[in-house]
Amino acid sequence: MTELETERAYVDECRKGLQRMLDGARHNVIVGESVAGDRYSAERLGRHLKSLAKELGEAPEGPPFFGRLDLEDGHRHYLGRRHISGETGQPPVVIDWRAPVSTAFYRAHAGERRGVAMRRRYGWSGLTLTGFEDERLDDGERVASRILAAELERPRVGPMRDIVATIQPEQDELVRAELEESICVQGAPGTGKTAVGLHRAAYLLYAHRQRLERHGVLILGPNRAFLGYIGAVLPALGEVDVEQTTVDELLLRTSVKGEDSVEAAAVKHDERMAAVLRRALYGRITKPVEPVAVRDGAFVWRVAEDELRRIVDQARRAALPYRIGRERVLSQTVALVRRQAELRGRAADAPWLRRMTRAVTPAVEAAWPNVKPEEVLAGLLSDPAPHAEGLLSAREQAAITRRRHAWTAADAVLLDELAGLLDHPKGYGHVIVDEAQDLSPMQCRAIARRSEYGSLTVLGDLAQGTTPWAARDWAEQMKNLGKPDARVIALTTGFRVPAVVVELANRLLDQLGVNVPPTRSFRSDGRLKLRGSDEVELAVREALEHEGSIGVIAADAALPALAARLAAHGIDDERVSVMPASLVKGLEYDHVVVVEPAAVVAAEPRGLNRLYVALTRAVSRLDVIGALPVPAGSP
Ligand SMILES: Nc1ncnc2c1ncn2[C@@H]1O[C@H](COP(=O)(O)OP(=O)(O)OP(=O)(O)O)[C@@H](O)[C@H]1O
Repeated sequence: MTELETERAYVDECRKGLQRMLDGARHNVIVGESVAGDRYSAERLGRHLKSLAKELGEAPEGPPFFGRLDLEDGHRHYLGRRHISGETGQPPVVIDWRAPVSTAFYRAHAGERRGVAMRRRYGWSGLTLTGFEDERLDDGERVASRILAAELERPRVGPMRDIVATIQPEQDELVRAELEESICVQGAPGTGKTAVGLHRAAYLLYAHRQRLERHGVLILGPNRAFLGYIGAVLPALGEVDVEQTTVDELLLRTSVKGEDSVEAAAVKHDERMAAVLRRALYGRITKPVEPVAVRDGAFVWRVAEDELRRIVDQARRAALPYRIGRERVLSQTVALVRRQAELRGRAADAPWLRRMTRAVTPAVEAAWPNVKPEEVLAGLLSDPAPHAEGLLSAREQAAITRRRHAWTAADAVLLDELAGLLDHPKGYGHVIVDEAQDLSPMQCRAIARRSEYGSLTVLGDLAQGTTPWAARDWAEQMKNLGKPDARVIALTTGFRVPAVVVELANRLLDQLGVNVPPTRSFRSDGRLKLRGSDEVELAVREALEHEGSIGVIAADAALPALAARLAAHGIDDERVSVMPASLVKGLEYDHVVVVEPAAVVAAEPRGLNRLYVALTRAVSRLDVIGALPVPAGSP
């Protein structure tokens, strides 16, 4: 048998192993239903076994392994997307890529062998094993991996795929960072930040399954298109219980129908609003000016106004969430009534307590009213002055003043802040935030509230900041996110964008006003063409001669005319996406055509950053139509 045949025989071994696991899981469902002692445990066990059987049965069929490690001690491990058990009493046939032994596969090199003699990577065509390449670490041989190069250069079709077979050492360190540690990844375009974030989610769920199943893992992306693009990666890795959403959707309490002026939005997203909102909410609490008198049969129980005042003051000082503070005032007031009643020999049973609670509620309500975020915010926006004094300028106050309210996207963030002052929101065990440079301080606070007892993986690129409030410094942003001590790590090797395109993008970098290291491209292939304004159709036609996806990117306002122009020239192919510059963040296309960069730049205050994003979407080829706003020395 040739070596390849031996490996193919091992593939059959894996399929048998998978079938064994599936049969075993199904058998356990049947047995499990009859062995559990009581109904509750029977149900729980049954559900667990069924979901295991379902997971195994429904797992997308892919290559069972992607790599092999031959250790110096003679052990050999096959690594795959999921574990495959061996026969009873035998070691596993395939080890999960997240298991501790797999670390050596990703990180060992001749200088630090980690007990590895040889690393083998496999090439597949669908489910057929087509070849492998070996890298011997004990004789210091280094091979430039053809399999990695092929993976990076393959034409992009459909959504994002996992990178388990080719995770790079610097990426692996981030994927496997401790759960307790919050990290911030400053990643230049195409360095794999998003991939790292998704694989980190899968890794953490594997390493800390119980804890994270209880508290949950949340992934936040910039928009729906992006979530659609990354949505299939975690299920392919066997993880389906991860919430993936956008910051806007996470915070949405009411429907957003209104729109803010640029100035109003800037004020509402400013950190000072946190203090303004706190004042507006706690301004609802008033000093009790009357004693509480409660009639109880022949008795009247009294709580003097200074006693009620003391209770209210103490609850305020305890800095509890507003609703819990109110509960405390209520229960302490009832306790005073109860003490008087008991002194008179009255038994305080549950119905009596309920009656007394009802009786004192109006007095407590007058001092510490029950409120909804919406009514507090409506009150604040109709007349900010009493709460904004000394915090917002008169001009800023005027910018946010509005008598009638259709809630805006920025209002949703403020409502969430108020809701967070009223009650603690649901927290997560781990939150992964992508494109985090674009978050406003108030959005950061909303995420911090949800990860107070958990940790964060923050991914972003300061150079790709396009919102008016985009961060220019990670230390500041991590403070806003509630993790000021987080480690900031830079990834600079780009796996998407070819060197010629990276060079062009790096030239814009100097003008973006942020301090980030330039990207180095892993790829020397690819091409860049600068063309005249009349060559859009020609560029798209040429692009269609190659395999893969084509993104035609233009300023948002130019889109309808551009789409009409392409249609008029008979260009209608499902591989071509005509995209507004504002929606391409995080996406990639084999061939990118950026139409009139000057218009992209002119469209918004951070237009240059927007252009930087657009140019760096290209996997293989980039056409720029029209003049580029880069300094002298341009090609
Ligand atoms: N180790 C790797 N092996 C194979 N492909 C990789 C690897 N790392 C990254 N890639 C590929 O490079 C491309 C860029 O990755 P990703 O989108 O995660 O980068 P990013 O840093 O989030 O980019 P951007 O900020 O520009 O949106 C993707 O196609 C991804 O699959």
